[in-house]
Amino acid sequence: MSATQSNTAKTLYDKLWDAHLVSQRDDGSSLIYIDRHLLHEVTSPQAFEGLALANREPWRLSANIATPDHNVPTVRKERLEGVSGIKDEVSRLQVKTLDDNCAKFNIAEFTINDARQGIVHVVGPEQGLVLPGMTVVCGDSHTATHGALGCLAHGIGTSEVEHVLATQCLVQKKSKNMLIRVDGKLGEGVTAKDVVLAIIAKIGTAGGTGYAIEFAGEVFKNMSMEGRMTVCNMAIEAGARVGMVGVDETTIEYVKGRPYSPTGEQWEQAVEYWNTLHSDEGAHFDAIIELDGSEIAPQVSWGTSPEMVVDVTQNVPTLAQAKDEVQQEAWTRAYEYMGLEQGQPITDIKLDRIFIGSCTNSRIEDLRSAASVIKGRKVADNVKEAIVVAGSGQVKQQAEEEGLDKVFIEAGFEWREPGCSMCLAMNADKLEPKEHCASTSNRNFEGRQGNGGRTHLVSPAMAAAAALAGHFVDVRSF
Ligand SMILES: CC(C)[C@H](C(=O)O)[C@@H](O)C(=O)O
Ligand code: SF4
Repeated sequence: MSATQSNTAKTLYDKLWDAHLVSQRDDGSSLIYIDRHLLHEVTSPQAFEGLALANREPWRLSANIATPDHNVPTVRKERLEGVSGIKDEVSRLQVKTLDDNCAKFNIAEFTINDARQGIVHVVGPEQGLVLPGMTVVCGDSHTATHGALGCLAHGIGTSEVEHVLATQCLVQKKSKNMLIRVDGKLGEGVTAKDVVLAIIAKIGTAGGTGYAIEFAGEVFKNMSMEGRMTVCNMAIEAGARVGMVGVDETTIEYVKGRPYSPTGEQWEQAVEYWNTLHSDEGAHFDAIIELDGSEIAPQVSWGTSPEMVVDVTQNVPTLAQAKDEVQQEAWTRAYEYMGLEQGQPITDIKLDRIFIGSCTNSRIEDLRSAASVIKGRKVADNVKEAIVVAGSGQVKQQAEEEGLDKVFIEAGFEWREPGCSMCLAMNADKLEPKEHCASTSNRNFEGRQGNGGRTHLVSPAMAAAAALAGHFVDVRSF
């Protein structure tokens, strides 16, 4: 590689950044243009209020799309009643306020019982509202999900939501480039979720701080778009606001024919551009992390941070294994909160609830994966509740067409309406104190799924196996 080549070689992040750069300031910050703005009910009310107070209109209406997800009930009976069926007053008000604001400002919204409603990070890609090469923002930290399509996507705060609505631009500081390369072949029963948890176990929850992460290598090349979304979704749990995968045939195939995807000549032009959206050979990364995919086992988080995660075949780590005193303290607190003993086998952990859902793992492939483990078997008696919550109305419909709902229901699962559900305790789906939950979501801090609740992060296949066994089991030998 000649010096000139390596000087001009760009990472995917550099390319996306440069393509959206409006202006650069002396203080190191830049103004970037935003192509797609996703909105939900939690982080938008004050932004709309600010807009109204300043007497401003959204700058580009068609860039915005809204859907309620965090506060919607998932029980069918309540759901059918629409917004008025939301029992909790604060939740009801948030969803109603989103409806009112979207109507007032003329912003497109998939409302509570629209067949396209769902978790904003599931809905965007599935509708073709998020396309390769876009800058995508949302007042939600898991916006990183969309980087799976070769986008520059990250979460923003409420004041930034207002800024984007008003100007379609955002003041940002450029991150450094990190490459996470996973080569080798994943074993049977090892999924995208296990890959990302294994990455977090390796680099820690602060490992990606200050970086935009690009995931590359054989494992991601062979991974479906849905798997890539699962991985990019948790870039934020690895400390990075941005996670990305370069565009390839899998990306283009996924985007093709979606409701809002371009067609005809525009499609041809778009594909030509999208095919340039990968890091150039010789591009400079400030940090490179490598993992061997063939060594990754199904993962289970035992503690109160996504980095407190081990292979299902292992034990809750002992204090002697901690790297320093700070970690010893964190682990001691986590044993206590989680009600676990150090050195206890992971497969000894009994489960009270099972949650298959969230923007990490509620797409059709996730449901298929769980259903294939469950088929013809029954949820264990000690499990009080097992719920499956499709990420969107479209996923739910597709799953029903494939008969997956029946597989779950016959096994003793509840088949719910789409939303964030038990991923966070912002709606009626919650853990009781001390309950252990095998959850396909992305966060496990204290109280995340309900006051005193104990979350264990796993893949859909591992959650399914745990539901049947009543405790964690290695899905590879189940
Ligand atoms: C409510 C929202 C702001 C929050 C986020 O930003 O991630 C939520 O989606 C979460 O997962 O904790
Ligand atoms: S599913 Fe969970 S992580 Fe995703 S947006 Fe909803 S609350 Fe946040």
